[in-house]
Amino acid sequence: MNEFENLYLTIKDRKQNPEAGSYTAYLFDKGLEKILKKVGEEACEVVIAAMKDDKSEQVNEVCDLMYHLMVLLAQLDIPLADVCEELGRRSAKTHNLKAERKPIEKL
Ligand SMILES: N=c1c2ncn([C@@H]3O[C@H](COP(=O)(O)OP(=O)(O)OP(=O)(O)O)[C@@H](O)[C@H]3O)c2ncn1[C@@H]1O[C@H](COP(=O)(O)O)[C@@H](O)[C@H]1O
Repeated sequence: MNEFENLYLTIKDRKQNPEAGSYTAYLFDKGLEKILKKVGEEACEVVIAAMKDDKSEQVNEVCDLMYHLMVLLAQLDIPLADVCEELGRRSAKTHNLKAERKPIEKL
């Protein structure tokens, strides 16, 4: 299991079994509007960090955004696997298109 799957499982568990002191449980308690606000804020913070010359800050901000996006997925009851499958479909499509194009390019 990779870090994304692991984190998503923890997030889903916090939704089903809220723990006192858990920030994730706090977000689910506040609801969709709060989660959307956080996703927007964190996306802006990624943009701001990307304009600075600090890789560590950039990685930290991307992690914050990814975490909040996963909270949003859980709030919407979208399995992480659905996102992975869609990415896989896009990737397969791209590779198939490239494979189809190759013989034409060789002519
Ligand atoms: N990956 C994260 C993670 N990334 C960011 N954050 C929290 O996101 C918040 C972002 O900071 P901000 O200053 O923008 O927000 P804030 O002022 O604290 O909160 P608001 O008042 O804006 O709601 C911080 O409180 C961080 O702790 C996270 N909180 C939890 N996790 C993971 O989620 C899992 C469950 O953790 P708990 O929710 O603590 O049980 C664990 O694996 C954690 O590592």
